[in-house]
Amino acid sequence: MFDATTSAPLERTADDAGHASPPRAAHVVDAPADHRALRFLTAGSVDDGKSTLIGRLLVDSQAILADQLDALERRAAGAPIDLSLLTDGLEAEREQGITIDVAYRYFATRRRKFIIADAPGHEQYTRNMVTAAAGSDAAVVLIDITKLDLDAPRPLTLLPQTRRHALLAHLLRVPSIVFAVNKIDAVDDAGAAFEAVRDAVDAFARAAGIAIAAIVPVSALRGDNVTRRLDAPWYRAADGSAGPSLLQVLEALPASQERTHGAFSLPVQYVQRSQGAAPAGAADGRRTFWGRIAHGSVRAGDAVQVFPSGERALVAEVLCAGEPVDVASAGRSAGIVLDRELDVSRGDWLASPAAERGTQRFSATLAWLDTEPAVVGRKYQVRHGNRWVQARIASIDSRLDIHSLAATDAHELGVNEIGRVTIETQQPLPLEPYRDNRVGGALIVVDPTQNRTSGALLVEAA
Ligand SMILES: Nc1nc2c(ncn2[C@@H]2O[C@H](COP(=O)(O)OP(=O)(O)OP(=O)(O)O)[C@@H](O)[C@H]2O)c(=O)[nH]1
Repeated sequence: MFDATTSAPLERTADDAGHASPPRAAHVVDAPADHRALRFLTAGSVDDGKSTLIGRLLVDSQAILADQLDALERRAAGAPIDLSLLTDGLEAEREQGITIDVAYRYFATRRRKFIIADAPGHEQYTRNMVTAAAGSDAAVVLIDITKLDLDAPRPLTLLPQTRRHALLAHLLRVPSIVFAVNKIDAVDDAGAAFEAVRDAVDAFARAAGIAIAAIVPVSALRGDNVTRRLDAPWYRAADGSAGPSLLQVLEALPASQERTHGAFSLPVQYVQRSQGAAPAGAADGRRTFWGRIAHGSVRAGDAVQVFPSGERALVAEVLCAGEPVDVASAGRSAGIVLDRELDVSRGDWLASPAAERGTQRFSATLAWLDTEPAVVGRKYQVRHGNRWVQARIASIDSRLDIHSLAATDAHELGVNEIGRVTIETQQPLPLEPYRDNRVGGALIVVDPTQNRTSGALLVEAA
């Protein structure tokens, strides 16, 4: 039933090396600044109502989606329309991620476009959540009100999974965290129950240093307060009017802008050799270096430096979706043509010139996702941007106790545990603190013996 709104993968072709070529240019329209799409993920334990909530959002906005489709069809003037183009860049983002188990769904209201990163699968849920969170503007953490002991002394204790998901979203620096208190139709006194949960969320968030964007009561099943406002005396805005629906909250959240300022960096995903005429000032035998911009912006004339070679060049041309553009910023997939022939391959970085030569030892927050615990001395493969290197855990410095929120001593990290570690890599990497750069500061850890994702590293200090 919801298939029509699931974004199809971008149409891609493979080059000689088997790497995908960039999305086609047709129909890509940048939304005005205040209409940028909001990317969000939903987090919750099994049966909290995640699927029902996403279905509700999609179904209740169908009419509007249909309007949008009409408009797109008119613009395409008879040619088939390609909905996936509305989610430009997601494929590349998915490749940056740790699993491909995250499906992106698209819907729109009159006020905004939305992209939901839907991470199905119970056992791998936390793992998928880490993937989804990396590129998200917001997280909706679901709380099943029927699972809480509403008769317990106040403040209520939130379930460990709720605390973990909220902490992960916070550590992953998802800019806005919304708590959706679901199944309010299934409790006797919804007002009192919601108030108790709201106080518990407030107390937990304050202790954990988590900024709350909103706490919203919903019934995903009945549709109460998802898109349709709930007119209840116990849920009021400051001016006394009915409190906002979840959709109204999402419509008003800021899309992140943080990464478009500051130094430029782009992990090269593949190198394309083109036949066309080179732009003025470009090197002969023109090559285009494609990737998703991790940080900052780039325009023709900018100086860039290649990591690891350290060689420098000027940008001759910037391409987006196959077309030359004046400037491209973080979050977009872009192709860079340089003014001279340099040795650049997949896994390298193009970045604003800097003196740094990379790091081989760094401290990081490690979210461990594997049933085999993380232990000191073991060798793993880590992926940073599009580069794989061998790494070992030099030390496990502490573990975060999700109940007391204190850092405790630890010698290993078990599944779903979060800790502070020191990592050593075999080759230098151009690392940045995750708080400054969500791509340049994140690494995926893979257990080479099992070839599975074992954890995610967020660089604290390089
Ligand atoms: N009473 C009530 N039941 C709900 C509500 N939302 C979801 N449910 C029920 O809760 C159960 C789980 O809902 P799902 O949407 O499948 O939950 P989920 O978190 O997506 O779970 P998985 O898909 O199994 O990960 C289903 O039986 C739903 O009908 C709600 O608002 N009120």
